[in-house]
Amino acid sequence: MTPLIQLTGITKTLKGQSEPRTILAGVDLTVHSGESVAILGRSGSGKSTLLSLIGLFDRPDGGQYLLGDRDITKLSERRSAALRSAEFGFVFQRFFLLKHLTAAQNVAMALVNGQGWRSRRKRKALVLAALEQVGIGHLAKHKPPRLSGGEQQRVAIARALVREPRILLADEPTGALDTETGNLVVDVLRAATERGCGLILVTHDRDHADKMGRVLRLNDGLLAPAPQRVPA
Ligand SMILES: Nc1ncnc2c1ncn2[C@@H]1O[C@H](COP(=O)(O)OP(=O)(O)OP(=O)(O)O)[C@@H](O)[C@H]1O
Repeated sequence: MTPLIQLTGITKTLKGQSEPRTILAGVDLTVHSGESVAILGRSGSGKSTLLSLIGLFDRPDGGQYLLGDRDITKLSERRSAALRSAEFGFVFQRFFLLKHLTAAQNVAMALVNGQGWRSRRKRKALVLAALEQVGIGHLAKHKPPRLSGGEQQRVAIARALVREPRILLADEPTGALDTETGNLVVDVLRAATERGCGLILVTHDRDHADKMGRVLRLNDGLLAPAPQRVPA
């Protein structure tokens, strides 16, 4: 089966104020439909840099990036933007919800760009289905200030899922949540893969990482299977 994404030998050197620093030194990563992958790594190891390359916010210096069987290593900005909104869903530590809109309206925002051809009724049904998928259909009319952190993050996940992305990229989605709520959010993300989308979760939390199908560690610019945990 063709993988959803396949990264081979991806390199990235960042040029800050001081010496250029190689953050990614030849990353290989293959993710199939329905697969969930956790990426661990110490702070500053390049996890967010890698996720931004995968999500087409940035381009690698070297290596190859395939989306399905299409080589997207060197896409133009315009094509990257189009592909990004068509194929990827993003979840961040911060929820980025609009406070004056309801949960449903926040999710519907993701359907505005390029989705105008869908009827209003169809859009409404998609929004409700996405909210129900993350277990908060009953909160559709609530505005963010009335929702808990975990509920707000689930709205953000629904917003990412409503366009039925091929790949969901989650960068520290539980960073602002307590342990119990974080567990729930990770379960919701993992459940999304049951419908076929791939999931890449960047996290510092080993318990959350262990809920994924595969756990990798970014170290010295390379991605490798994380060492097994030593039982306490
Ligand atoms: N635009 C940039 N220019 C120069 N250096 C950068 C830039 N963005 C990030 N860096 C540096 O690249 C390194 C990797 O950053 P990155 O945010 O990818 O790490 P991370 O593993 O996600 O860290 P954390 O777990 O703390 O979020 C860091 O040393 C960071 O300071």
